[in-house]
Amino acid sequence: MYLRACIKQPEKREKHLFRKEASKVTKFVFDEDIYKLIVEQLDVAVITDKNGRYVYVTKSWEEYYGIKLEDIKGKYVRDVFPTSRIHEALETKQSLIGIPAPLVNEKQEQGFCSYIPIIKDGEVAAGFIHVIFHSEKSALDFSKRLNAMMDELNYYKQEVKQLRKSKYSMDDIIGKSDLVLDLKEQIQRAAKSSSTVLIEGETGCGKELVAHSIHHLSERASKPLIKINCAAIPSELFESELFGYEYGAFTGADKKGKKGKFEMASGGSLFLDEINQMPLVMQPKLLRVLQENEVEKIGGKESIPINIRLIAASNTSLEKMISDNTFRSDLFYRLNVLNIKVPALRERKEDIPLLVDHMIKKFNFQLGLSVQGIHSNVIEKFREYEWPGNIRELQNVVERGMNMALTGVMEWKHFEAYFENKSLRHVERHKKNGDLLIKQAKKNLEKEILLESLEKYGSNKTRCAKELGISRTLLYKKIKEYDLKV
Ligand SMILES: Nc1ncnc2c1ncn2[C@@H]1O[C@H](COP(=O)(O)OP(=O)(O)OP(=O)(O)O)[C@@H](O)[C@H]1O
Repeated sequence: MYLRACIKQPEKREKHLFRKEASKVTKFVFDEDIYKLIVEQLDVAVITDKNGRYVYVTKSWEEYYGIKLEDIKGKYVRDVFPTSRIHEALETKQSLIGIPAPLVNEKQEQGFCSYIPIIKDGEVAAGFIHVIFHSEKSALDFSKRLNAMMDELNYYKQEVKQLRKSKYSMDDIIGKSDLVLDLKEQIQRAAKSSSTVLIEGETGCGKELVAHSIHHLSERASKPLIKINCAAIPSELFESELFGYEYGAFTGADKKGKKGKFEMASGGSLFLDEINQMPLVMQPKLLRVLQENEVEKIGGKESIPINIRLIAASNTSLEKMISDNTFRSDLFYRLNVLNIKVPALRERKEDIPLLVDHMIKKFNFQLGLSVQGIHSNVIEKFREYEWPGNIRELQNVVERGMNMALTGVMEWKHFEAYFENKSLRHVERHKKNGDLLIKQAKKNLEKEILLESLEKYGSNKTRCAKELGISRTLLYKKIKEYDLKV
């Protein structure tokens, strides 16, 4: 009968259950012993009255300090431990958590206490003291564990940073100037072919970025891009680095032999950075490999066919090196099938605001900063500078400024010192060399203009002279003076 009524009226059933549960609770007597047993679970702990006098201490507390409850019950805590801060918690009604307290025990160990006021109906009813760490040693152990975890976290942060760093694509090439748009078109064209590319440009202007972009846009993108920095390899190791060696090839060689970079890049691209630093003796060896499409390991008997796309970069003019006999012309022609010239930053200063914006976002993320931007007058000053170190220099300057500003908007004061030194050096150099410097600068400019025009009009000297606004005789004189190849 009753159940049927409950199904029809669920609220009746709920009322009934609640009454049943409530009656169970009232039968359970929550006496003082049970409170004490609960407090015992907290190890070293104290209960005080609202005035900070001992009411109860746990057994662990008694053992830890060697003091019995009956000897201190009713005593003011600070009369026993003058450094205790329970009075502060009781007066302010605020908990004090994890406070170092020089608690005195036999071993003279440091304790860490929490002082908690117990509030009833808005008024302090009692106090509670909990010793969190029994000793300085346990605190130190905890802090060591925390430090070890932080080290591990930093290690993984670095790993993630490294992984993020190693992948460049064309989206990483920032800039909207005509020169950058043209550069991107050249990259796309180069990516469609498998021919060797020679990337030329001043230091720090983004040649490596271009090499990565070509590889990532090419059909070899899923295969490795192996980089060798020719300036960083000692000349005696060049051959083994490039071609590898067989088991027992020479004393000191790895027992198992070693794969060369050509083999490692198989199916992908091989990027020879700073090719201008390749030793002269190595150059014909590289040329042979490129012509025959196979490598022979040091100490090996067989030739290994190679399938790589070669990308080379140089930060000096290889043509100039040929005329100085420091680079072989045959290798140059083999490398220079496709040629990409990366513009210097001073040729595309209109990209500076975009580049700086990009760098601020990047460094905020990488260094955990919160710089909001840069003042427009700083950008104006940046435009006045010639940036011999190109984008790498700009990047370093922005990072430096961000580390000074940390937050907010970067101002000129964050960069002043860097540029002051620069301009000082500049002025001093001018003072020292005086006239000579101006004469040399004039000559350099004249030579540059002549070279450009000769490259444009080739053998047509009449057209060339007309374009330059000089006579044919003077043109021939200048060609001779500067020893220009025509
Ligand atoms: N257009 C660009 N946009 C954003 N960052 C760039 C750009 N060009 C270069 N960088 C950055 O500038 C730095 C230098 O670039 P990179 O190493 O490609 O120069 P490089 O010409 O190969 O220099 P080097 O001749 O010294 O080897 C890198 O950190 C790169 O990410």
